[in-house]
Amino acid sequence: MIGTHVDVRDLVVRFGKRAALDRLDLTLDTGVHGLLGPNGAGKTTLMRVLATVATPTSGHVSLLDHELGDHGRLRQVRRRLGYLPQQFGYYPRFTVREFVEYFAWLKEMPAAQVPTAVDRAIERVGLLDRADERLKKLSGGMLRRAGIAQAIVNDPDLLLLDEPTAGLDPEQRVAFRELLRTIGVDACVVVATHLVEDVTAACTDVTLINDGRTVFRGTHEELAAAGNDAGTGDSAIERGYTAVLRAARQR
Ligand SMILES: Nc1ncnc2c1ncn2[C@@H]1O[C@H](COP(=O)(O)OP(=O)(O)OP(=O)(O)O)[C@@H](O)[C@H]1O
Repeated sequence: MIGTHVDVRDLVVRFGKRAALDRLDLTLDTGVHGLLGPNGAGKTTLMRVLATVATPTSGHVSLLDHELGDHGRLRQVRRRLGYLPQQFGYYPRFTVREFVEYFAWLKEMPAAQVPTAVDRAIERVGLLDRADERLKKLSGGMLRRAGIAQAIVNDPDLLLLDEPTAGLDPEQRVAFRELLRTIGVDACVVVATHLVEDVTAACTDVTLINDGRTVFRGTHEELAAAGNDAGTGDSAIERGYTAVLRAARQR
């Protein structure tokens, strides 16, 4: 039983003089958590810290009850992570199956479990009929689905998805949100997205970040209510989003 999946306090990440994350606080447990924010807000930087591929300048980060600063525990945490980067690298000549198997191996899964886990992950993203196709032959949306398959192959306790629905067609997006809801029952899923529909359809709560800080945390209904007809946008949640950002910028 995991106490707290993500516990971030006073997190700072600097690139030169600029703070991409500026004393950010965030606590997350099981569920599907939407991460919204304008371009440059710090979403990808935060996801990279949670994926243990970027090092904080300062602050406290605990993942799956392990302090990130503790190198001995890093390997244990990584085995239980799934991460889809915004731009992910891949070997174009690998088939979908080889690609997902490769990540199962990186995550040190027991060899006997790998074939079943790989097939299950590929099936869950609807790519089983393409499992033996080389990645270079896939469409952009299919490639992203292969990326999602590698992220979930180990049934992660912490699943980090950076812009997972970019390039997915509407039917696939609906299927994917259903998958998120299923995974979020037992795991902590963090979805960085620009699509407010992803948040309303699949997320249990939403965190809005601006200029490297958390400026809102609540349900999508609460974000919509924050609009109070003050923000601009075509939907209630878009109006809430713009109103919260506007208020944060005036502070
Ligand atoms: N490697 C880097 N070197 C220098 N600056 C960086 C680097 N990575 C990010 N930044 C800066 O940090 C800030 C946050 O960037 P980040 O990519 O985390 O934002 P984001 O919220 O994911 O944006 P987007 O919605 O455009 O993907 C930006 O000002 C960006 O220019």
